[in-house]
Amino acid sequence: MSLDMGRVAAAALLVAAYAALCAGIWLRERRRAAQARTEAAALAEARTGAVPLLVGYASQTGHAEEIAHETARLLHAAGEPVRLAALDDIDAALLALTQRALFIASTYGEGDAPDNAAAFWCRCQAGAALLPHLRYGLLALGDRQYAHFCGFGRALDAWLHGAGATPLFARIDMDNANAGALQAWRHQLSQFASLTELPDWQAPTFAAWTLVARRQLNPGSVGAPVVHLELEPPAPTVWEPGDLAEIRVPADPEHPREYSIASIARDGRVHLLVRATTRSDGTPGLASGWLANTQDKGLEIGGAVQMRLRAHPAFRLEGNAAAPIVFIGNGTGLAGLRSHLRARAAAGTGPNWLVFGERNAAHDFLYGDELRGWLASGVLERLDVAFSRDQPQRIHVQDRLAEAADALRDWVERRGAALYVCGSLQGMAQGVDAALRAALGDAQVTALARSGRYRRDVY
Ligand SMILES: Cc1cc2nc3c(=O)[nH]c(=O)nc-3n(C[C@H](O)[C@H](O)[C@H](O)COP(=O)(O)O)c2cc1C
Repeated sequence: MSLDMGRVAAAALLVAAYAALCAGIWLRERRRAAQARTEAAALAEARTGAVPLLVGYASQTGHAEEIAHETARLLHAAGEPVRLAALDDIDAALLALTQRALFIASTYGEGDAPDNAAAFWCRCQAGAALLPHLRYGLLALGDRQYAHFCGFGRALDAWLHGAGATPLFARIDMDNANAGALQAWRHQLSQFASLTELPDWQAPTFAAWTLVARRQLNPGSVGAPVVHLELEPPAPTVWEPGDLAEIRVPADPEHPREYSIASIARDGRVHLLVRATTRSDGTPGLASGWLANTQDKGLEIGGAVQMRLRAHPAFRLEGNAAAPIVFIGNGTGLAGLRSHLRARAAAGTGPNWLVFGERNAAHDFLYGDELRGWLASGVLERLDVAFSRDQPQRIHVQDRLAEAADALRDWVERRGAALYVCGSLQGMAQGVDAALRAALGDAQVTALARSGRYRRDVY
């Protein structure tokens, strides 16, 4: 065999080995996903003979949902009949039946309910409930940096109180991913279920990922630098489009930061889109300054990042895989949309319409070549851009949606499209929501959200 032939054979062997490795991971993850689905179905089903303990969650980015799953899993494993449900799936009839409930509720907007509890909360406000038979425990998730700390959890607590329900223990307020609060919750669970020994809580595990590439996507921008990062896992890892990465930064390890993943598992690397923010005193943001290396002792190429990936069911494809999708976002919100678009480009699914907003086309067209390429190749059937500062009057994505109201109705009503929104809540997502309601009507937008055809990853 010549040297070249030897090389070719060695390369072929390597490719085959890599393909086998990928297939192995894929099969393992598929089995794991199937098992998780079976477990979730079992937990969602009321067991015969006993009124199950209700574990209800209100969650936007999946944190409360993850704790609810773990809570239900532990109680289920300890022999408690459990029913697990998002608050929106809990109605008056179920509450009337339920004698014991545990609620895990995060807060969004300005003290508001997350999207998957909005309909439930509307129903709560509409009529007085009588729940003297109900005893409940409540874990409220929030962040003290917001004015209305744990606002929704507190409001839910007050509403349950008002309805005559009895707290089993004082509400636990959890600031960020505070370990003490989780410990207190675990303690209450063991008391509550009269268990001396609860099975182990599966705490999230962080691993050391390696930064292998970084480049600024908006040189010359009037805004803060936006960097594209590529991180390699210590061992092959899979995730779904829409999922999130949680990062512990050296200067503030107690408060992990969340980023939408901008790539797909097939890329082999997690891509992140990070804006290097500046604090009010002019110093670089603790996490973004480190990741973008705009500060002293920033993260170098080859450096380690403590990271874990988190499922974000609210922003996954779920039932929308075969549907046309309108993706809407601004700034670094493009990250969560790009993971979906890369997946749809790879799978050949569509049609896809992207509405993207930034400041100036000349400097801020993030992933511009890729997006224009997708438009040329048909991955994107339509691309609308709103560069707010390219003309005297400001234009944003919500304005583009208002202009395209007829097309939007056609995509949603005739073609059955789903809507995915990613980016800032203030300004963008609120404005987009208003534009959608103006174009499609309140009732239709609410129904789309309820049925999982309107999904948001907003921050
Ligand atoms: C856009 C946005 C708005 C938020 N608003 C509040 C708030 O008003 N009060 C609060 O305590 N926490 C607020 N938070 C923090 C979340 O409640 C907290 O991160 C929580 O852990 C998220 O849980 P989840 O992943 O289950 O949605 C907000 C977070 C985001 C991203």
